Amino acid sequence: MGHSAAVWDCKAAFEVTKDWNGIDQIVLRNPQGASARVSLHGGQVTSWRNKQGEELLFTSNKAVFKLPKATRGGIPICFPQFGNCGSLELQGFARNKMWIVEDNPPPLPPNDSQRKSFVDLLLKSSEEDLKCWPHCFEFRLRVSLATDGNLTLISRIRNINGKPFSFSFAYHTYLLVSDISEVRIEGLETLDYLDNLSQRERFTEQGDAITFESEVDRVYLSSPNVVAVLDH
Ligand SMILES: O=P(O)(O)OC[C@H]1O[C@@H](O)[C@H](O)[C@@H](O)[C@@H]1O
Repeated sequence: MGHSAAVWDCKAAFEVTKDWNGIDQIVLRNPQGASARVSLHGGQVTSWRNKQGEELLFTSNKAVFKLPKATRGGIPICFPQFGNCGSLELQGFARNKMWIVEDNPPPLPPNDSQRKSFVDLLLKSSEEDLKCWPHCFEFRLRVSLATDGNLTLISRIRNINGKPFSFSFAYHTYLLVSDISEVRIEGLETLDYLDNLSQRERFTEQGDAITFESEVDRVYLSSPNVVAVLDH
């Protein structure tokens, strides 16, 4: 797969395989041995491995890998609703749909493809979707794996019929950690959050990094672009 030292052939680093339900998944690889796997079920990244082959994403061993159920793990795409803040099913319907690979998507800035292996996926609103959410959209997702092993997701949502609509959206990333009692999260200090374990009551985080002694289920407001998860 694309191991030439002189020329990095991103097409050679793109492989389509089937998961155990027969659903197409795309495997991206970089020359150093890092990889990522993206399922057409939900446009969901289901694996991201560093060059040592260590998995970085968690998937529950109770995960259901069958349409129309969402898979509990990897990076589910929540759209057009995040969580339960709306009338749609939890996290919206995009993660339960079949996406397609798009060969010629509208261009992105050139540095979003240089020296990266990537795949472009597309989800269009179906008749069924329009019954529960009456807005025509195209959702484009680019997943790319850089030569340094970094994984990037770029989402573009297009309103097709011009009537304004609003939506919420999230990458519901499940990170694999070695020991939750050792994990610290930095970057959310002093922010307000809604606590899902207290009927979404609003609290303010204290000045320390976040650690875990029991279940935590919170939505932080106005979170910064960079949040660090320190594991080991
Ligand atoms: O639907 P999933 O992937 O199992 O995720 C459910 C979780 O999603 C989170 O966004 C909610 O804060 C949790 O309350 C909920 O349990």
